[in-house]
Amino acid sequence: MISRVETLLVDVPAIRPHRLSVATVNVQTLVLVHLVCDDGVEGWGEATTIGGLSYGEESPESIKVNIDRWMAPLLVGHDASQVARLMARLNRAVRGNHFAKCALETALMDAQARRLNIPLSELLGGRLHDELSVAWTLASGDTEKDITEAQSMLALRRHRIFKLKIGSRRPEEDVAHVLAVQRELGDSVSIRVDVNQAWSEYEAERSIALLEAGGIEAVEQPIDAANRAGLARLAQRFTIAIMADEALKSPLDALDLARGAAADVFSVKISPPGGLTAARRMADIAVLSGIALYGGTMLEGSVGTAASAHLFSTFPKLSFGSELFGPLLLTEDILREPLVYRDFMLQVPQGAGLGIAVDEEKVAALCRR
Ligand SMILES: O=C(O)C[C@H]1C=CC(=O)O1
Ligand SMILES: [Mn+2]
Repeated sequence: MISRVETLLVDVPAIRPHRLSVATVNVQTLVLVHLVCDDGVEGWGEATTIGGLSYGEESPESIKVNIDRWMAPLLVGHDASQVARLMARLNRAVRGNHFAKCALETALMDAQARRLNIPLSELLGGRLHDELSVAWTLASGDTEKDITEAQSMLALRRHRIFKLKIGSRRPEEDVAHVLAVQRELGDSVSIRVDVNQAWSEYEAERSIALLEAGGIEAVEQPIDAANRAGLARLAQRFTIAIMADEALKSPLDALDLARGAAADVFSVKISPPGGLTAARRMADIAVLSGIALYGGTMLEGSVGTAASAHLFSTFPKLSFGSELFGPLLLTEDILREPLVYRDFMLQVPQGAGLGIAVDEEKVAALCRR
């Protein structure tokens, strides 16, 4: 039986400002869910947003208050082992609030997998990979700084896939910035860009032509998420991979994008669709439709990153790798043993549940009061 559902807000400064077209992240707020059951089993979940409300419709504070006031009371006192039934109960009573639901589902699944003494990946269809390649996002806002940062990541053997955040400057300046980084880093790395919806379709047509000619590998969400027909036109027009991110908020979005041939790659994240099960459905639709997969992030800390890693480890093929670098962007970790990044890969934790141990004293010390 579920005894308690606690939510904690933990503010962690980033190692440097992280500039997206929609917001600059200086501090990331982790919303942690701590589930306590009367058989002594506990579970952890996490949700993060990007720049408060500037990326999506939930903020850390809305996630906390909506769980505390509306969702936790629907769970407390019920059988903790019936995860699907509990999520169905939540979904009947609560509309939207996908990030909050993701944090809760993660905590429920972590607890249940611990109870069964299996890694979470085994509740999600079964693990196929023990490590995942990890991209790093260059988003300092300065070309020289980005190049130096990428070179140090290569020297550390941490990342050789780089995603450049663009869309806040004029398109010509952004393209020049991307091609300058590409020239400096050479052919041994993969370079992608994420525009976070900033371009009009016309700007996208002009800019993508230049990026394609320059050998860039993929363009993530170049135009407004609502413009699916436009995304389909870009995917048909260019050979460079067009990746859907913000356009992909549910399995139904995935079905619609697949039917409309609107993307070559799906960036699958666990929070936007409302949790691991829904994210798994989006990935299944991609696999069935011949759309490639990329493991996305909402810049989660270690709990959300571990949960994502368990899910992505079950995908038959992660052709574009993952961007599960969230914990590396933060100045503090809340685990007793940090996740292991080695030889350009993240090791998927092996232990029961999420396979991590949260340092509760550290969480208590960092927690917002
Ligand atoms: O993909 C996004 O739009 C959000 C996030 C992921 C990596 C990063 O730097 O920002
Ligand atoms: Mn993106």
